[in-house]
Amino acid sequence: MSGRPRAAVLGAGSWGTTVARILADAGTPVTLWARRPEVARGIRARRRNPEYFADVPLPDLVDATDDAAAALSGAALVFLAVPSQTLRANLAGWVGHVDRDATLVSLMKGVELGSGRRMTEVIREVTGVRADRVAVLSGPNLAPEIMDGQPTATVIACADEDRATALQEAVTTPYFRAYTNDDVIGVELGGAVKNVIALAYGVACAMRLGDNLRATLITRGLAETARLGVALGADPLTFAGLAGLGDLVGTCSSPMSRNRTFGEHLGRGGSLEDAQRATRQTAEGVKSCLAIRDLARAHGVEMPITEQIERVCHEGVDPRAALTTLMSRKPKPE
Ligand SMILES: NC(=O)C1=CN([C@@H]2O[C@H](COP(=O)(O)OP(=O)(O)OC[C@H]3O[C@@H](n4cnc5c(N)ncnc54)[C@H](OP(=O)(O)O)[C@@H]3O)[C@@H](O)[C@H]2O)C=CC1
Ligand SMILES: O=C(CO)COP(=O)(O)O
Repeated sequence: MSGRPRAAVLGAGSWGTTVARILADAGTPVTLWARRPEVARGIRARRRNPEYFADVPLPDLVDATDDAAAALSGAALVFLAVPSQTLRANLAGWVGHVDRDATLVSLMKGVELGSGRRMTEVIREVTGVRADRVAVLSGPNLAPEIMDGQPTATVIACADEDRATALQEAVTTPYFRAYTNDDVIGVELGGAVKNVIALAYGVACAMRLGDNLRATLITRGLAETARLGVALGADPLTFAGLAGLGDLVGTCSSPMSRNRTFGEHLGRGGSLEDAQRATRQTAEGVKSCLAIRDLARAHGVEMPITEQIERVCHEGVDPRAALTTLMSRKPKPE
């Protein structure tokens, strides 16, 4: 039995299941909470998640339950991996079971609709815990690749260096390398905004626009991410790192990305509903683009790609018209 503190992962979808496996492979005992009892039962009985990566065995250090209180009780590290727009309601039901000194880690890449809050802000609001107990893990981390045994790296950001280091140790395996960082805002925004840019990239792929435009979307997408980040207090250098450029390039270039795939449906002329029917898993950029656009407007930050993706997703604007709008903006210095 491992002497490590136990972790809980709340959310047994693609990413929660993958992070549970990483933790276990790193020697950290982990309890994975699934909202459907049959998923928890399947993991316990067959050491596989029957709904996500059903062919990948999970190590013995992964336990599973559909009882969030049982998962949280005694867990020193709490990883949250539900869709961003559901975090507030879920956490409100869980908060009474979180241990007094537990570190709460967001694995999510979204911004809350209506409030414009980042996920660590939602965590702090709902639980009332100090900023130094809340962290975010984010980077170029496509779950299917990791479950396929491919190596990658990530970033763990926390205001408390000791907690960041403890988290780093809890997830480090030969195939998963974690860097620490103290820029929670930058790491979190890098992950949330890249999903919106990946939607745009997917649209461009489906429209058979060339590599020049794709590189332009990545570069100008990163520029608008950094502009928003700086306005909100992030370190601009964070966007040159794994949680910024790294995740943006990884997601945009991968046909496995749910956000890019969603954008491809839109680029082929599909409606929002068509794209939702075709892609069952969470594509955070679709809702977060609204929240990020509003956040940018509230801070007087220009995010032209995000503005146009919001119009394509939610206002029925033709992607070609959105591209024309982007290309015909007033000339300006880079
Ligand atoms: N997949 C990836 O490669 C990565 C994902 N992320 C981020 O992780 C977060 C989670 O995404 P991911 O796991 O991929 O998404 P999935 O769509 O694969 O899984 C979503 C999970 O959330 C559950 N769920 C859905 N709705 C609710 C709800 N209302 N309340 C509680 N649970 C709910 C689902 O349960 P059920 O199965 O019962 O519907 C499922 O377990 C997102 O923010 C994403 O951006 C970050 C890095 C990598
Ligand atoms: O965040 C991810 C990779 O880092 C996963 O991206 P998608 O949600 O677009 O699949």
